[in-house]
Amino acid sequence: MSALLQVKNVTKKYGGLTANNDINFDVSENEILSVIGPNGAGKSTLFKMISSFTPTTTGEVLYRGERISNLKPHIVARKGIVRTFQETTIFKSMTVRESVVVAQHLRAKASLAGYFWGSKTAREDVTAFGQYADELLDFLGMSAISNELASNLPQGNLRALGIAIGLATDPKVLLLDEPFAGMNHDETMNMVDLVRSVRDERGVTIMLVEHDMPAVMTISDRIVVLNFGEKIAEGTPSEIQNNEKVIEAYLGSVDDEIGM
Ligand SMILES: Nc1ncnc2c1ncn2[C@@H]1O[C@H](COP(=O)(O)OP(=O)(O)OP(=O)(O)O)[C@@H](O)[C@H]1O
Repeated sequence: MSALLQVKNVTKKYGGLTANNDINFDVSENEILSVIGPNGAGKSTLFKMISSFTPTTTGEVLYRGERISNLKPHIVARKGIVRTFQETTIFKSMTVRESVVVAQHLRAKASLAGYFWGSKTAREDVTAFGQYADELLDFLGMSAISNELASNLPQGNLRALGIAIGLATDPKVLLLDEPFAGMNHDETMNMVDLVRSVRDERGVTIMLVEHDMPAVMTISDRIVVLNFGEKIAEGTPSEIQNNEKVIEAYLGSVDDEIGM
């Protein structure tokens, strides 16, 4: 497998605090790679640098060999690296289908003026967006709730909608921020299946930050472990579970929800 994303010597400093220090790893095409670590280890900061929501202090992130760090986030999203959020930025007053339609504007062919004046391209876009929203919601098993208001959805469906919105922009890499947070066991297992099918059936490479260790161990091909901004380990789930530095990092922290 070839490297799709390369994190190269990435450091992030906030004043005197080093949130990430000289981080290096590759993400292969079609891989599910999780980034774990105790609270404050630097996971979210790393995700923000990969999606260019914050610049690196030093080092760079490459996508297919091209530098993507320190570009504008929407440029990185257009290239196919798309981040979903813990607190979904879904417009709660919209229905599920409307949210997925609106999300597709990121890859619209028509100009904004075209939408305003109702150009032919804009009309074609709107029809295509609706069709693609229906296809995506069907794929995600969400057709039955397509006309529900997002504000009425339970946690599990809301997370699935976050993924649908991410997929609406046709990503090559999806960065999932705590996709299992706040879910019960059944919801978590459903989400594990859903994320796997996004990878298997739509060819999307997945990176995720997550605290739910059983879910991480189940879903990941590989895991990168951060502690105090440093990468302390990288490997398969079984390698990580048996890694002394990782065990020590978790046992030495106040984060008692490791479940390993
Ligand atoms: N914008 C910021 N300004 C200053 N310090 C920050 C900023 N963002 C993060 N930090 C600090 O950087 C360190 C890493 O934070 P980060 O949020 O990346 O950790 P995390 O591993 O995602 O934590 P958690 O699991 O609790 O979400 C922390 O010490 C945090 O306080």
